Amino acid sequence: MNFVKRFTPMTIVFIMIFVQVFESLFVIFSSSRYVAIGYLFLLNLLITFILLSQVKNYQLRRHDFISKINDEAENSLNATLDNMPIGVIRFNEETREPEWFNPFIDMIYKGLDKVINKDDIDLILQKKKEDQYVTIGNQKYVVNVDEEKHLIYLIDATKEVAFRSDFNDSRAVIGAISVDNYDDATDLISDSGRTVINSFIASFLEEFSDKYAFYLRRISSSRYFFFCDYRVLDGMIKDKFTVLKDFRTSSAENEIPLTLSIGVAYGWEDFPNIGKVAMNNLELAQVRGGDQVVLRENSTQARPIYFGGNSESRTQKSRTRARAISTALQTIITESEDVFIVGHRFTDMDALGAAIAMKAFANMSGKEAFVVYDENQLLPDVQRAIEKMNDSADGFTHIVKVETAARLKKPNSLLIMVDHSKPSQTLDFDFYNLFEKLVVIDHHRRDDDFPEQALLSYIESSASSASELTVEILQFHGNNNRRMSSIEASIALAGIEMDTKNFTKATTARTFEAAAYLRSRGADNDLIKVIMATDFEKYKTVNEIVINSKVIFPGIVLGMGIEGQKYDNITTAKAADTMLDMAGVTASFAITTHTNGFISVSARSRNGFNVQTLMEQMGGGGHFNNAATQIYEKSMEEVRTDLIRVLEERLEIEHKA
Ligand SMILES: Nc1ncnc2c1ncn2[C@@H]1O[C@H](COP(=O)(O)O[C@H]2[C@@H](O)[C@H](n3cnc4c(N)ncnc43)O[C@@H]2COP(=O)(O)O)[C@@H](O)[C@H]1O
Ligand SMILES: [Mn+2]
Repeated sequence: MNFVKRFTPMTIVFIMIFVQVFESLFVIFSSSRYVAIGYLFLLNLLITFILLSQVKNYQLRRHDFISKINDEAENSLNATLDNMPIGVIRFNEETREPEWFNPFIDMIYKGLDKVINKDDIDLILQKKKEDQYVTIGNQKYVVNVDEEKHLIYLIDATKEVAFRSDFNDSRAVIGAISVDNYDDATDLISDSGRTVINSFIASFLEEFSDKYAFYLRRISSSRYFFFCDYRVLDGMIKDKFTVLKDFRTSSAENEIPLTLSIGVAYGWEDFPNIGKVAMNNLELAQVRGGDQVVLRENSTQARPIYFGGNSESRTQKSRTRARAISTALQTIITESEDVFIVGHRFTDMDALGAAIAMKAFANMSGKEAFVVYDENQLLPDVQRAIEKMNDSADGFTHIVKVETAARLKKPNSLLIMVDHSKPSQTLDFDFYNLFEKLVVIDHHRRDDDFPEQALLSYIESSASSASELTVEILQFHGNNNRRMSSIEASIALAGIEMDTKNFTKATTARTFEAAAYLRSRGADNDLIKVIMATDFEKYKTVNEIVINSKVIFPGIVLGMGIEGQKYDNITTAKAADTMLDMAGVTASFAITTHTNGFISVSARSRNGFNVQTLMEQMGGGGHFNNAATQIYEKSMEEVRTDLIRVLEERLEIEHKA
C-alpha cells in the first residue's frame, strides 16, 4: 500500500478546498437531489480511502526510519569496536577457547607473534584476580569481564600506570635521625674526644646523604632531619636501609658504641602531619630498642614497616627518665579516684610482680588500688602467689577477679597496664574498654597496636622485666611512710628472677639495684622458691618436647609437642628455655598445640640472633631474645613448615650481609 505518496499538510488543504468547490458546483448543477447525494457519497468514500492510505503510509515510513537508524547504529558500533583501542574477546564458557575477538586483540597478540588462545584467556582471567592491571607484552591493561556474556574487555592503561608511578614517586618524604646513646657515649669524655665523635657522625651522615642525594639538616650533635621524594626513599628501601649496619660497623671500628634510630614518613600535602608521623616513628624506633628504621605513610590506614633492629637493645634507660615518670605517675594517680592494675592474658609472675609494685605505688600516693586477675587464666605459680597474698592479708588483699573489678570501677578510675602494651594482649578486653584513663608500663618493644588514649607510657625495652621497671619508679616515690610488705616484695623479686632466669640474662646494674631494694623490703628467697616450684608432672611434659627436638639448622633447635596432646604456655616456654641452655644452641623453638586449641610457638635466642622479628613475621612478637606467636587454623606441621621458611629467608639474608 505504498502507491499513495505521503501528502504534506499544504497538499491536504488544497485537496480539501478543491473537494469543497467541486461538491458545491455539483450540488448547484445537479438535476436531482438523490443523484447529488449518490455522487457526494462516492467522493467522500474516495477521500476516506486516501486518508486511510496516508495513515498506513506514515506508519510504514516510521518503521523504515527506525530500522534504518538501527542498521546505522549497529554498523557504527561494529566499526568502533574494530577501530577503538579497546580489546574485546568472547570466549566459550566451558572450554575458554576464544570464539570471537576484535582487530585490537588481534593486533596485541600479533605483536607477540601469536594468535590469542585458551591459555591466554586463562592467564588474563587469573591475573585479573591478582592485580588491578594485567601485563601483556610491554603494555598494561585494565580488564573488565562480563561473566554473563563471556566477554573480556581490555583497556590500554600503560600511560595511566606510568603516570601513576611518577605521581607516587613525587610524594614528599621527611626523615628524623637520632644517634642512640649519644649522651652516654659523650658524657665522661674530653672535649676533643667529643669532637671526634661529632665529626664521625656528621661525615658518616653526609656520605649517606650524598649516596642517595637527599637534603640533610643537622639539628644537634645527635639529631638530624632529611627531606627527599619517594623515589629516593625507594632506593633506601630496596637497599633495606643498609645504613644502619654500616653505621653500627663503622662506629664499632672507631670504638664508639653508637647506633642509629630513624623515623620516616611520606605522603602528599600536609607537611606538618608528615613531620609529626616521622617524629612518632622515630620514637617508636627508639622504644623498640634503637638501631632500626620505622617507616609509615601519612595515612590513617597505613601500618609501620620496620627495618633493622638486628642488635640487642642499645638504648639505655636513664635514671632521670625513671624519676620524671615516677613524678608524672604520682600526679595522674592523685587526680584519679582509684587504680586498677592488669597484666597480659595468662598473667605471669613478672606481670603479677609489676602489678603488686604498682599497687604499692598507688597506696603510697594515698589511693586504693586493685590487682586484677582472671581465674580462668591462672598459671600455677601466679595462683600460689595470690594464695600467699590472701593468707597474709588484713582481711581484703585488693587482689580481685576481673568481674569484681568491673563492678568496683568508678567513672574516674585509672587503669595501669603492666608487662604489655597491646590491647589485643590484655587480660580482658571488655574490662580494658571500661576505662578512659590509662597508663602503660612495659619492657617489650612497642609496636603499632598501642592504646591511643594512654595518658602516660613508660616503655623501656632495655629493662630486664616489668617488675624491675615498676620497682625502679617505686624507689623514686617521695612518700616512704607506706612500705611494701615482705610478701609483696617477694612476688616482685620472683617476677625479676623469672624474666632474668635467675639473673643470668638481660640484667644490668639497675636490675640488681631493684633486687637489692626488694631485699631491703623483706623479699624472702624461701617463699620465692615455694611460689616458683615446678610441678613434677609439668617437668616431665617439658622434657617430652625437649626429647622430641631436632637441630634444623646449625645452632638452631626445634622441639615439637606430641601430636594430639595439649600444652599450656609455660610448658612450651620452658621447653624453649631448656633447649637454649644446651651447648652450641643459638636459637630454640618449641611448637605445641595450646590447651585453647591454637598452635603455640615459643622462641628463645642468644648471641645477636633476633627471634622477635621472626615471630613478628609469623603474627606474634616479644623481645629480641624471647618471643612467641599463636597461630589459629593451622596444624603443627604447617606451622613447622612456615617457621622453617622464615628461618631460611633470615639465614639467606644473613649469609648475604
Ligand atoms: N602474639 C604475640 N604478640 C606479641 N608478643 C607475644 C605474643 N605472644 C607472646 N608474645 C611475647 O613473647 C614472649 C615469649 O612468650 P612465651 O609465651 O614464649 O613466654 C612467656 C611465658 O609463657 C613464660 N613464662 C611464664 N611463666 C613462666 C615460668 N614460671 N617459667 C618459665 N617461663 C615462664 O615467659 C615468657 C614471659 O615473657 P614476658 O611476658 O615478656 O615477661 C613474651 O614476651 C610474650 O609477651
Ligand atoms: Mn610477662
